[in-house]
Amino acid sequence: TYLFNLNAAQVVDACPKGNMSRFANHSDKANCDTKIMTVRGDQHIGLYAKERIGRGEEIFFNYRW
Ligand SMILES: C[S@@+](CC[C@H](N)C(=O)[O-])C[C@H]1O[C@@H](n2cnc3c(N)ncnc32)[C@H](O)[C@@H]1O
Repeated sequence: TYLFNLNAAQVVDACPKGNMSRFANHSDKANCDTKIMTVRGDQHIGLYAKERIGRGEEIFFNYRW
């Protein structure tokens, strides 16, 4: 699935559409972390690098599968 729990009532479904972040794969040793933030009343998922990521390196975050 391409689902991400935003809060108790909403999920993000990156299947039909989304930005480039929907191509980020899962890893237990992820180089990025997610953070849920509120912008003008709407919740968004931010993807932040945990370490330096070189050009051409794959971006991973932990899906908590
Ligand atoms: C948000 S998408 C990631 C981008 C996807 N790999 C693609 O090419 O469009 C999530 C899906 O990618 C696959 N995936 C993500 N991380 C994976 C991993 N570490 N190993 C195998 N499949 C993975 C799974 O099918 C998952 O449901």
